[in-house]
Amino acid sequence: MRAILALADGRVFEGKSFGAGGEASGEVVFNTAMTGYQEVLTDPSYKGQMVTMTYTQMGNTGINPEDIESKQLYLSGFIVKEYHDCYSNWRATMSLDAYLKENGVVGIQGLDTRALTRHLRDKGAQNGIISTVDFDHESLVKKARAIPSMAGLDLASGVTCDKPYHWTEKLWDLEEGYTAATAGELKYKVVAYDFGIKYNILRCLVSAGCDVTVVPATFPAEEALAMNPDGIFLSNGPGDPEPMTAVIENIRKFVGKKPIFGICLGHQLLGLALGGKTMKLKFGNHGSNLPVMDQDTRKVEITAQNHGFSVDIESLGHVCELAHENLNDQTVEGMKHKELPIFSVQHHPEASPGPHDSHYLFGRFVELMERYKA
Ligand SMILES: NC(=O)CC[C@H](N)C(=O)O
Repeated sequence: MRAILALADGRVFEGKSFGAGGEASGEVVFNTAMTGYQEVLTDPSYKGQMVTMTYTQMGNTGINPEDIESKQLYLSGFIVKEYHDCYSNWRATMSLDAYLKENGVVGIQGLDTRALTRHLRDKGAQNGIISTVDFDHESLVKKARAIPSMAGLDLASGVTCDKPYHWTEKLWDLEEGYTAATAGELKYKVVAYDFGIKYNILRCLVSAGCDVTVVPATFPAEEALAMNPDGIFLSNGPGDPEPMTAVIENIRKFVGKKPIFGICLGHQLLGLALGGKTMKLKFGNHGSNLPVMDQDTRKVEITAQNHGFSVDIESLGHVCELAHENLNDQTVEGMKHKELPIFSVQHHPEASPGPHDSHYLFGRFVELMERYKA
């Protein structure tokens, strides 16, 4: 079946439908990961976006029930060069096409994703629409132009959990799969704010020895402090951090009271809570092969990333210093407070998908809590 992708700036790509049919729209971004499409599909931070994978073949390893990062698929469209229905993997239980259909996610394949990526890189990430029902280029471009811009959108409030819950699952193990931690293994009480949290962040925290209570985005700081946690964790999530004013105000109440660790949207919200600014990047960084340097150790780690916004470190010069830097585009990849036990990263140390180079950051959070306790 025919499918069309139209961008707001008028560029149109013809392709074939896969996954669900119909019409879907969102901000089109490119992801440079070669594998891990299942984790990409279930990453809540992609809400409101349509993702094109720069790697050419997708679907080869099918879908399995274990590599999910949340309870559902969040992106609104999936754009690939070549979809492979004939999958092969020891854990696979269904095809990517069936998975997208079952979850109502519109896909398009058979288009020149290299040309699309180069276009987004040159002109910037922008809104687009995929359709298997309207084949009129002009009408599609018009619809793409009517979609609200990602800048200014608070999407995290729509993906956070309804009520607090306890998480005990540890990192996946080849022999044992997923297992739960025993109470004796969990030494540090952590309140984790869910702005669209990925499961593997929770697993990394638990495997590092944290007793994790996940709370909704608007959970009052006073109630979190009453739980007497050793540390506060701020999660990743979709959308622009700037309009989340109540959340930013709430985070400010932890500053100077508890160790804080933030990832991605959590890092951006922390930057705003500390009095800094955030900005929208031209096309951001989405992938699992992005080089980052730890400014303390001068070590380079290959990281997983998924962001369109960034913290302006100059605006935080009075309180924070740059702790990690992206070696591709020199964006701020991490910061640490000059005096308080507070740090955050823009990239995703939990990977999923991606290399485990940055897992040490969960250990750093635990060390910080240990020192603060003492
Ligand atoms: N993965 C994330 O937390 C993304 C943060 C934010 N939505 C951005 O695009 O920059």
